[in-house]
Amino acid sequence: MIKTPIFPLGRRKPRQAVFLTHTGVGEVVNNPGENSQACFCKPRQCRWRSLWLAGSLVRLQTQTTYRGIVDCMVKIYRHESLLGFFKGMSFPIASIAVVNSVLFGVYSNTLLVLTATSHQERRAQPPSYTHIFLAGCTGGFLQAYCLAPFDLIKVRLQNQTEPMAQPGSPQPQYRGPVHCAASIFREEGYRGLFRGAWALMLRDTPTMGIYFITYEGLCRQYTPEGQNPSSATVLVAGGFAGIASWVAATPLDVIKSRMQMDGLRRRVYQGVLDCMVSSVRQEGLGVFFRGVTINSARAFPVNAVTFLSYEYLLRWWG
Ligand SMILES: CN(C)C(=N)NCCC[C@H](N)C(=O)O
Repeated sequence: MIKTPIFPLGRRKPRQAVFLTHTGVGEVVNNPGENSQACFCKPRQCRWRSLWLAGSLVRLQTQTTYRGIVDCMVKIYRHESLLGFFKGMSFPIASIAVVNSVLFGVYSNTLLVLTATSHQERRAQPPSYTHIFLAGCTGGFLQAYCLAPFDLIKVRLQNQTEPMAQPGSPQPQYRGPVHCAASIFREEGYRGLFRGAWALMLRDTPTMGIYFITYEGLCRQYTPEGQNPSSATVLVAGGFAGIASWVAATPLDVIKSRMQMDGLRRRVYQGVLDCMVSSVRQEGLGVFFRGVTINSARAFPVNAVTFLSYEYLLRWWG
């Protein structure tokens, strides 16, 4: 099952052809069994074939195998069972508290510095949208730095298509989050843990500005002047803020995930721009919207609850 060859910009004939594989990118190898990440045998003969057909949002964005979300989900369920949907989740769950504390802490404190008003005073003296945007961008930039290693590990684990805990099934390259982090550190050093971090910062810096502006704008629209927004308003405004930010973030989310799959020995992209141009050349402009529906559907409930918790915590402790 050979996929479209990717020829990085400016290099039409690479010394060794690089292909999009079931795990994102890979090189031609002599013995596919040695490395299940780079297997190029004929589809009907290959015993790993079924494994290529599994995926998740990350896979939808980094692989060309799937026809869409439904196709992707059906294949994950068939080949990896329900467990396939939870791959790479333990690290993101463990990191949510840290990453959100950095985001909301930096946002609130930057707003405090820019406007010299505390959270309580902000309803009476609402900050300007420029200040909200700048504070959001600052929060997004710093949270991206904390998020980078956790996100990299999530992307690498979610791109492994081997069914979990099945005797006799091929061994995945990474046995879990800690093994994944240790392997990246051993093979690529400290900087390896920050692969794709630039794309992540480019994704999160402006979109967090959009996130907080949308939230504040909607709250102001539906709240009488000087009053705190109701819980229903916070839930709806938070949900739509999540959707707006993810719609804006999806193009760079795709690029970020592809850069994160780019390993040290399997370097495909020269940088963020190269990745963008190569992806558009191979797959058209639609590549930037891969996973936008899933991202948005997930964003509403997640961010509704996030903002409700943020508002309540500030009211109790602020
Ligand atoms: C990259 N973008 C758009 C965002 N991170 N947007 C803000 C939502 C953050 C929230 N933790 C979430 O995962 O939805």
